[in-house]
Amino acid sequence: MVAPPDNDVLWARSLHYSHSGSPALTGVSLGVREGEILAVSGPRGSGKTTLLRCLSGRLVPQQGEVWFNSTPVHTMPAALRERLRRDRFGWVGPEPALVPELKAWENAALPLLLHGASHRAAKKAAMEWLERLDIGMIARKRPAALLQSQRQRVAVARALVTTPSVIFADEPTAPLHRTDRAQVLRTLTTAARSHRITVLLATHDAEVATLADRTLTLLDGRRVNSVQPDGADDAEGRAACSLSV
Ligand SMILES: Nc1ncnc2c1ncn2[C@@H]1O[C@H](COP(=O)(O)OP(=O)(O)OP(=O)(O)O)[C@@H](O)[C@H]1O
Repeated sequence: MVAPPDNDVLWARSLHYSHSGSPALTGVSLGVREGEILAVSGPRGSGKTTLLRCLSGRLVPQQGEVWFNSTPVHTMPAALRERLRRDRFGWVGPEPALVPELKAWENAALPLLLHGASHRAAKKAAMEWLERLDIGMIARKRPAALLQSQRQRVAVARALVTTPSVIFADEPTAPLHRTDRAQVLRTLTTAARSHRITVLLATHDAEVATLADRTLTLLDGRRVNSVQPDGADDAEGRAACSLSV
């Protein structure tokens, strides 16, 4: 095993993953720099979700390596991977998976409460993110009383509340209308930039990808390119790819 380059917060080499024998990733390599916003695009079924799940330690690749800073994630025992996900990563999926019994602010504060933060500090931090996402007024309501778009904003607040190193956002705006989509994405990317949070954003929406520093495109579980908005080549990505055979 060779440690990844120092300037990459996340680094993966030659990832392979099959769901019940059906290949979803077939040799994907990439490096992601600290504070970078990377869009992972591609048509439905191209492997975006599987890639984010492998990089975030939710799935262990059947072949290949995943590193977070200088720590190998692919060889980590399950309990350590769980802790890494809880302490350093945030996740926003296409459906807001909230705890129905908890109020909106409690859902947003949950990662801090599980960390052992005081009730008061966790509530303050959660309320700040809910306000920034324009849903401070629904903080005391439970998920069943919220609109789907409000529930998704609570899920975004929950991902941001610990100021994680990396946020994995898998089609985070899928349940939102166009205007809500723009506001939620702007909040997510602005917060990420101001706090140097790295974001991996899976999307098949070209407009969403324009908010990213770079776009990596998948097709049939393989990387087909990596484009920066200024059109520059992604030499680092190519270097990672060249190791992937
Ligand atoms: N749990 C699963 N069981 C079986 N096959 C799966 C499973 N999850 C994904 N797949 C298959 O793996 C391939 C990649 O799926 P994945 O969800 O990673 O792609 P995606 O690009 O995120 O797609 P989408 O945009 O529809 O979410 C697809 O062929 C999909 O049908």
